[in-house]
Amino acid sequence: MSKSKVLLPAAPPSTLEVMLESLRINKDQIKDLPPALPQRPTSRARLPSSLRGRKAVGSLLEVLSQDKLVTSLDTTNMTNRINVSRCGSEDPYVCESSVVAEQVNQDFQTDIMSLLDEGGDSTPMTSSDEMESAYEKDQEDFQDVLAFDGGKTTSDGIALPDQSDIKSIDSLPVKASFKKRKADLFALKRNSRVWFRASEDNWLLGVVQSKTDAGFGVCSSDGQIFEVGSTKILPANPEILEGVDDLIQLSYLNEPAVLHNLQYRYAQDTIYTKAGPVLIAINPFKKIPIYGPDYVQIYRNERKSILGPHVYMTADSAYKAMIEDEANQSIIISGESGAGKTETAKITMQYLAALGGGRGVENEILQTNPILEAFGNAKTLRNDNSSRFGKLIDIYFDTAGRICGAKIQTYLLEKSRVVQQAQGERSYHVFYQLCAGADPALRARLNLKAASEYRYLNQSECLVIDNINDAEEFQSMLRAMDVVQISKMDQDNAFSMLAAVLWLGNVTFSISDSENHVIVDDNEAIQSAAVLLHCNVKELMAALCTRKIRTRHEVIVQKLSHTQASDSRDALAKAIYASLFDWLVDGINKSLEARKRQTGRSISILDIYGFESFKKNTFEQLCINYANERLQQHFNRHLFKLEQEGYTAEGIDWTRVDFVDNQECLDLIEKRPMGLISLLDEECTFPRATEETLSLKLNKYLNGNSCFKFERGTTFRVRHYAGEVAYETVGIMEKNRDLLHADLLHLLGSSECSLVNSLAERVSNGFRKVNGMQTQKRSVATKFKGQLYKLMQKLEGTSPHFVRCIKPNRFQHANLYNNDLVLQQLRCCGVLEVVRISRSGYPTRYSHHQFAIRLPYFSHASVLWL
Ligand SMILES: Nc1ncnc2c1ncn2[C@@H]1O[C@H](COP(=O)(O)OP(=O)(O)OP(=O)(O)O)[C@@H](O)[C@H]1O
Repeated sequence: MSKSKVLLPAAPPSTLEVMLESLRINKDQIKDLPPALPQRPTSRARLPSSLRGRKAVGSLLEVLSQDKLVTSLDTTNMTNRINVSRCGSEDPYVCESSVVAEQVNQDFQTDIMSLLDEGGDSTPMTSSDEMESAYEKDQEDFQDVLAFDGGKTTSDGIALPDQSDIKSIDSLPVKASFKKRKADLFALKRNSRVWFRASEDNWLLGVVQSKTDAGFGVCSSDGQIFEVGSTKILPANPEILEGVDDLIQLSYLNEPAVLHNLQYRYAQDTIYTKAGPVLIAINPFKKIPIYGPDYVQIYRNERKSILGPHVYMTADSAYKAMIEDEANQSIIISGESGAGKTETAKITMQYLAALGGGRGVENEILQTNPILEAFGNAKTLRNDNSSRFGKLIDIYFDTAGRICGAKIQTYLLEKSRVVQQAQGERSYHVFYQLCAGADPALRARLNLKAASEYRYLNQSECLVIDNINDAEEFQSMLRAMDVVQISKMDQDNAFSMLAAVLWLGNVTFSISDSENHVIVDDNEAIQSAAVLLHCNVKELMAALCTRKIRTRHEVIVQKLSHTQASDSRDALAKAIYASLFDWLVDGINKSLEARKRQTGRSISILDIYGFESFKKNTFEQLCINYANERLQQHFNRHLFKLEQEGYTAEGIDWTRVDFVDNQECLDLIEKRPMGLISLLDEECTFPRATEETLSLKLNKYLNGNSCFKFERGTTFRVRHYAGEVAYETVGIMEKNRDLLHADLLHLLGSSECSLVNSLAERVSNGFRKVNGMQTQKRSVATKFKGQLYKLMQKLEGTSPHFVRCIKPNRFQHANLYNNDLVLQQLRCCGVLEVVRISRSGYPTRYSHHQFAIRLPYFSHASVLWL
């Protein structure tokens, strides 16, 4: 057959072109095009998930999987909203032929029609005067319906935040939401599926049998008939939407529907669900076979729609966005203690290592985990492997997208745990690992005993963790140290420091005079500590039980009481451990940075301690919850403020979705000069200040603040975004000052061991001398505040990807899902509001310039209005 050109008649305009033309006419009438959307990061994380998983768009997905162009139209605002997104790996910006475009158009048209048929959020809203006037009253009714339960304390003594203090979107004064709900109820007919509240905190699924003035007759799934008032009923989603992989797809986005969807998936070990741009990860507390090389292949090869949401998908989006948009990315993992943040961070790192590996440094990065977990994690009542520090790891990539280095930044290690733990909790894993796993030579050199012989480890009566072999963990940690190139000498020195801390804990004192002054008991503990610290035992004894005060003319030696001496021993142990931790992180960073070649491209993974609320909360909880407030602010800013401001700036018809802004709580904590931290710092400068004077001061200056409540004695309450927490002022000033007496610092500085010297230098860097006395340059809280500011600045320079980890129960049990607990976590982080915004907002955005470059097809004369 001879090859000859066949001239085809001009193709009739496609349905899409017809539609675009009608839009163009409308636009021309408006004359002015809306200003370009602010340059916002565009990444695959923002692909229209509403299109991804829906059955109605099967043919569309087929086209997507062939790396073709796809155009979608949002139904809520059809006249002025065209969303164009792309999918595929090779060169997805180019539309191969008009045939393909036509195919896409047809599929796309089908999709629009199905969306319109389905109703979704575009259900017409009822707006009768009667309903408007009943608004105020019904707001109260709805608040009742949605307040699932009040504040509680769990059997393990953990105080749950009072639910009445956590606003849900449904209890917010959002008229549109209220009207929508009214319309939904109005639309309920016989045989409609509904959720009804059978008892205080129990929502059941049923079918409407009858509708009366008083409410509804509902038949539950077991055949019982209930009379249900209209305030206790909510529409349920059709069965076809059971277990959707993005909450955005739910027609009805009420709390029982969301909870049911998550529970339905969880029961099938499907732990990941999208909530618009946020990935929800429910901790399975068991191994699920959804990780590893095979799964990495699936997710990296764009076949992820087969398997649905996964943290691999989030990591993949971040990686591809980094390459394609040439923008740094961040993956921000948040959630309560025990929700699975650290595991999620590790899984993310593993995926990135698989994707960007090849140079070997990725293995080093992964091996930092066992080391940091050994030194920075501990068993708590909530989590057997709780991170007691915050961590940001920046993974650097070269121009070819391969990992070329990393940097770890840590935040506020919980020092107090070294010397004291609550009953049933442990100190840092590394102590138990060392005691269980050291070989005989090391054991002899450190004069090491069993963990049960050390007061710092045995006081909480918890030496082992179920199913964890500390000796084996120690061997893994040693291997990791080798991989990360921590020299044998440094390893040995580090173990000496650990043993020194343990022996310090066994140092005891005896009363030496009638004024209750003490001397150090000369025994194995003090001798071993002195040997391990390479310092003179007499000097160590003197530094622990006396204090030298230097005046202009003389040096006065003051003897210490038992409490003072014990405090100074504990302060020394804490200072050694904390600076050892920092030294270790610096060492790791040096090793990882050696391979770093500056490309400027990175993905940062943030795994920071989750919100904490216990029966007794003190300085550590205040700092941890403050960090979470900052992160929540970042979340709010990106997913609510910027999102909605963008629409407003564009002049787009937009019904504002309210969210709980936590700015007031942040102001309460960090504002100068009358914030909590400033007042605490000021009180810490008064030598005679006590817990009572601090409480009085806080009460005096903060009592007018709606986020603050003075309780009684030494307790105050702060209303956080995640609930109210009662803090004790007991011990808070010492922790904030975090002083180490100059004599002890001097002693460490005079050690013959270079590591001890360098630890002393680290500690003394945080101090300055005022009138011969060592005082902190900045208090711990102020230093932490500065670190958080820097962190936020850094995150602002990245495109964020949010992962919300959810704890399904408080017992670390597999297959146990507590609706209340999940709801509380979803509510406090504003997940439902995010879904609402995402559902009614743009899934993807380009500037007109980007649009024209990426989608040349639309630059065609027929769509020149673009
Ligand atoms: N994806 C997962 N698969 C299997 N088990 C998991 C997963 N995620 C978490 N877990 C289990 O839950 C435990 C707690 O998780 P993790 O330590 O990551 O919580 P966390 O949110 O980091 O807590 P903390 O704030 O106390 O550090 C893990 O030790 C592990 O047993």
